Amino acid sequence: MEAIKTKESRIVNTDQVLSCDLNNYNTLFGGVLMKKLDNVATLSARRHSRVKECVTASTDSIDFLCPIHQTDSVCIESFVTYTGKTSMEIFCKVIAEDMMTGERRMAATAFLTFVALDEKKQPVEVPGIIPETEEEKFLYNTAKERAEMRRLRRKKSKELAEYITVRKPWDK
Ligand SMILES: CCCCCCCCCCCCCCCC(=O)SCCNC(=O)CCNC(=O)[C@H](O)C(C)(C)COP(=O)(O)OP(=O)(O)OC[C@H]1O[C@@H](n2cnc3c(N)ncnc32)[C@H](O)[C@@H]1OP(=O)(O)O
Repeated sequence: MEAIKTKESRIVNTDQVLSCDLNNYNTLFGGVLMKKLDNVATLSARRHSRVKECVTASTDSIDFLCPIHQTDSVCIESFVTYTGKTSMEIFCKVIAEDMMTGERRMAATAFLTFVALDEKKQPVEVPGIIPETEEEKFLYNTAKERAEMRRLRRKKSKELAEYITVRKPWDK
């Protein structure tokens, strides 16, 4: 399978901050941003793999670096940074821009892992990636370490799931 350039999976989505999406502090509700991140990242995964369905296998931590105000625009940029056999790591950056002054701030960053599925909903192989810019190369070269951390985390999660109960709480 032929590798694909990182830029081919790049998705850029810019939105206003709607008043219905604010929290009690009048800044963008983090949950709304997380949903947007997943939507944009899904499109990057689908653009890279060109399959009908890609599922979110895991999300790393999200770092909210600064609040997003109603006077800002929110631009989410996502692209595939690294691929395994059937999985894709997607990096998202969130840039808030003050629409009055033009000041741009890095509001959040996040890594998500998607898996491409075939018609039977089984993981299917994805093309490799060709990073070109300095940023793409940096993310590509540091991805193996993040993948290993996820592998260990997944192992621990499975161990925990075997240990904890699924019994109804009142049936103890
Ligand atoms: C809280 C703050 C964070 C926020 C920061 C981002 C912000 C944004 C948040 C949006 C948060 C909403 C996100 C909901 C979005 C939906 O609603 S999507 C629906 C939710 N997702 C699902 O239902 C998926 C459920 N899981 C599954 O179906 C199966 O486990 C999977 C993912 C298809 C994997 O299938 P499997 O049979 O276990 O296959 P397996 O061969 O073991 O693994 C296949 C590949 O997946 C990889 N993989 C599997 N599990 C994992 C894992 N946990 N981690 C990494 N890689 C994995 C494997 O390493 C393997 O990779 P390759 O070596 O092939 O490259």
